[in-house]
Amino acid sequence: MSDDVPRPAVLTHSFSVERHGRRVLHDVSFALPFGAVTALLGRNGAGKTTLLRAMAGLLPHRGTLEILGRPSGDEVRPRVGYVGQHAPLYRTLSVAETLRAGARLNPRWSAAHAKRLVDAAGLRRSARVGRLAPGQRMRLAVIMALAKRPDVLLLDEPFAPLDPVARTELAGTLMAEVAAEGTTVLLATHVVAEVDGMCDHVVLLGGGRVLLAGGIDEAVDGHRLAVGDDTDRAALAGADVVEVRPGSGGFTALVRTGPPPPAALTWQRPSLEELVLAYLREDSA
Ligand SMILES: Nc1ncnc2c1ncn2[C@@H]1O[C@H](COP(=O)(O)OP(=O)(O)OP(=O)(O)O)[C@@H](O)[C@H]1O
Repeated sequence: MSDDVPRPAVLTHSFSVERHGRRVLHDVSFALPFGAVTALLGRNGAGKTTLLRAMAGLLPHRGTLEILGRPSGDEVRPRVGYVGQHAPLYRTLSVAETLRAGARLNPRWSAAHAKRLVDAAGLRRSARVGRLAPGQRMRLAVIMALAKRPDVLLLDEPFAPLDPVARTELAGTLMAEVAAEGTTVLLATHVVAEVDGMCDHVVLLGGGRVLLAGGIDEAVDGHRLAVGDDTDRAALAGADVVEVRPGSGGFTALVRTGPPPPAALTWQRPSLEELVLAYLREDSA
């Protein structure tokens, strides 16, 4: 990499993972810029959890995984935070005991930061973790990860168990963290609407492969959407088509921009949701 190209916070290249002899991630390559919030999107079984767990060092992988410019391993692992889908915490401990255990086990722990976040989330310190609602447990798990002051934070569907107010609050917490600390965040989610406005990058997985990766604005700008009548279909010839969906007497087409789009059709900028859904539908088909 030349000196004038900024190094990414995370780089994967030809990254693959097998589970019980079956390859579930194939040649996954992408880069996460420093301080970016990246959405990890994909259908059920696409490989999001497997990717996050392998990046956290919980599953073996083949290929390149560089974190903070170094090969992944014991040296960089303390600088990576990971919160699994089911917010793994000791259910018999109280919130206060959980925080104390975090302080004992993590050299980079910030008690002041943990306190601020627990107060903001309205979590009672005496409450047993096992008695917390799933959404509260997830918030505590994210707080535990943030108090370790990670440079890279991997979150597996952190919004799934949260109510709408808590979702907004957690999104605000993450955005504040990124702004204040420059944390690089990769978060898996199924809800594209959550991503818009919060994430600036996207990695889209389908069947264990990368379908799309990069900046959201660049990805959206790199595509065009057209709605046409059946008689207009021939105008798509030669276009780099991602998906054509038939409608009543017509079609909706998403194409990659390249040469000027066929003039016979009227083209619009797609929304992120239209872009993501077209890639996922086409991949499933
Ligand atoms: N423990 C396991 N043993 C064998 N195969 C597994 C295991 N865990 C996951 N897989 C397989 O790996 C593939 C990817 O699964 P993964 O859980 O990573 O997908 P996902 O995108 O996180 O799905 P979801 O959105 O439903 O959480 C699936 O085909 C799944 O069956």
